[in-house]
Amino acid sequence: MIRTVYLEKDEVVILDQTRLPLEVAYARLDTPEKVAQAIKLLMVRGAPLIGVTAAFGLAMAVDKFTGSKEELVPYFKKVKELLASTRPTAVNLFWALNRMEEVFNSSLDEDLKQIKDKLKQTAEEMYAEDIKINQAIGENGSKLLLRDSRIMTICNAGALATCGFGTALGVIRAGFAENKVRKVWACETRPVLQGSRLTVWELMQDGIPVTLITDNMAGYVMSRGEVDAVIVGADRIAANGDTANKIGTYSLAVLARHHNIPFYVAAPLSTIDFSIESGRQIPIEERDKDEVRKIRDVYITVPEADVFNPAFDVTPAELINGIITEKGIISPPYKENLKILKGK
Ligand SMILES: CSC[C@H]1O[C@H](OP(=O)(O)O)[C@H](O)[C@@H]1O
Repeated sequence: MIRTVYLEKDEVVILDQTRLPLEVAYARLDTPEKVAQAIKLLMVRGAPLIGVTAAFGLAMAVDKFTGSKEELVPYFKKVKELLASTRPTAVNLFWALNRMEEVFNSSLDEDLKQIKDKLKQTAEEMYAEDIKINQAIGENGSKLLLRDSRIMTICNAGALATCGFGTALGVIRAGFAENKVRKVWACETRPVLQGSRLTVWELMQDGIPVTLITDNMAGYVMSRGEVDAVIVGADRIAANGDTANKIGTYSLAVLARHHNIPFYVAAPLSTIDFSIESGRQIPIEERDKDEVRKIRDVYITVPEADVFNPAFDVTPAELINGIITEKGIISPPYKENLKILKGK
């Protein structure tokens, strides 16, 4: 299993995903500022993984803190706010930081060492839980697959977006192990190329047949009858099932519906944000214009060209055939069924 993040002594160690697929390189981050920068630069990315990485960053910062317990309270708040300011869309980031804050607040009557140990332990628990949750998502999702399925996906919702197993790619991994996956169509996922750089690399590491296509080929491949299902990840799911995911996901959902191909979202229950009614309220991150203007620092347009660079879009619930979670597969109507499942 790929190790995407871990805490070693007083550093957060991450697999630097900006170097993949040509280099497998780890970055050692010894301050919370460096962890925040790594999340912003997508050196580490993917909704569940940035949550766990931020938790490790917070635990590391507190572990290195040398002041008094009274001084620790404002410091903890400052570091939590720094990490929360990195990316706005993935709800897992805020869920993970809030869980760390709950542990911190409930430990304040203990001594400093106990507080530090509890925070490190909580981040490690999140890491281990993520793997188990993803494996359950994989098992549940695999039940949906017919034998020899050809599955299309976008971005990377795999081991590289999580703590090692994956959500959408977790379903594909589990299905492949049961001989249910003939091939994967990986959309390259402009502009950051998570599909061509990360998903292709990750699936080839596991010997899972994968074919790379550019994003604008998706409709044609579907029209040729070569796709049996589309499975994607999620960064935030609203209470009504509207789902924010990598830019281009909404287009795949429209195309899939046009071609009567089932479209599934695979995500842990922690991705569901019951505080928002619909996808209209999901904050969509807009990223640096040069991400679109350049590839590997080479301009592919006029350097002064204006650019719109939303990192995510929102797929309306009515285009989603099912949401695959660790507790089962949720079908429409999502508003009611999501609440029932969360309550389970
Ligand atoms: C398993 S959720 C991964 C999710 O996050 C990705 O976005 P980014 O690469 O910008 O972090 C993409 O939306 C994936 O579906």
